[in-house]
Amino acid sequence: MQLGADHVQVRVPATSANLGPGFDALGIALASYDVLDVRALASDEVVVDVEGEGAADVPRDETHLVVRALRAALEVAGAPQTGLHLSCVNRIPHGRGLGSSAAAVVAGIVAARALVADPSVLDDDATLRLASNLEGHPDNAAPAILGGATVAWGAGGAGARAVRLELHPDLCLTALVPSARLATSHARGVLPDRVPHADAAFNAGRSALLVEALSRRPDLLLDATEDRLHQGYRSDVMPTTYELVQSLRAEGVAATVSGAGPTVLVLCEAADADRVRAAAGALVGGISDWAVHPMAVDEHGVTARRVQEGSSR
Ligand SMILES: Nc1ncnc2c1ncn2[C@@H]1O[C@H](COP(=O)(O)OP(=O)(O)O)[C@@H](O)[C@H]1O
Ligand SMILES: N[C@@H](CCOP(=O)(O)O)C(=O)O
Repeated sequence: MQLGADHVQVRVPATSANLGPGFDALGIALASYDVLDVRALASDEVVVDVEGEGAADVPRDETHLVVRALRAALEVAGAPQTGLHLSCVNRIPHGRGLGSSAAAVVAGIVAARALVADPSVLDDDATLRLASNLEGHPDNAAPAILGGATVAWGAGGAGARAVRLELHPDLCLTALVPSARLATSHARGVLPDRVPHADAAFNAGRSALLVEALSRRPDLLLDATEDRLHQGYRSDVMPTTYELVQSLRAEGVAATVSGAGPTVLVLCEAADADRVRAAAGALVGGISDWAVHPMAVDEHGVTARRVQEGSSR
């Protein structure tokens, strides 16, 4: 297969995974975006420009995560590899539990989809399969692709699959974001290989309840976001995060660790948002280097468009 375009732009949302009990399964897309401009070059050169998050530390060569995902997707599509000029404007913070790596992977795959002549070979199902393989878990990639809230699951040899959930219109989200990073690989490394059956049963019930709470019964969010499978085990590698979650929950606020942390995601009903954000602000105000960000849900997921030469960038 040949390329069908040589210049595309991609916008991809941040995501918050797990949402408490839904470890490696539930996730939600947030209206904060990385934007990428991708040009196929006639030479085999790779040029990477980065503005914003990660500008000081991401690589500028073939090892850049977007380039790696884009190359993997061109291979899946049977399209030729090409030189690349990538210009990234990054707003999703790295290593905070807001899905920056999944966003980079999804953006790379969707850039390839927009570049190739037949995008159907990289449809949303194929994009999710490839992104989940590259990430190692599907719960960030699914909402980054589909938008809204999603349930993702591994379907054996068929790879990852996902469905979107209906979201109650009164759902309000707030992120408490620290300046310190924690690599997801590190936070996954502290999880045990085995958990008590009672804890697995507890999380199964809460995850099922959370689907109902997110869709129809936001009054149940506090009970529905309880977790026994990952947050406690990770408390030593993110003590401030864990304390914030515990303090907020003690005040009746549905706080969870966002993804693998260290960001805290708070879910509430619109009518309770002022109280919840005041409580979060009061707690975070006493700690340096944390910020409170009201977040909207992204409903669209990743978007891409081919750029006609001569049109504005
Ligand atoms: N836009 C990006 N461009 C290049 N690399 C990225 C980008 N976003 C994330 N990464 C890579 O992923 C790492 C963060 O991934 P991870 O530890 O999974 O945290 P997060 O919770 O932010 O996904 C960064 O340190 C960087 O290596
Ligand atoms: N289920 C994963 C989610 C990781 O999300 P991230 O945004 O921290 O990459 C986990 O909890 O490890």
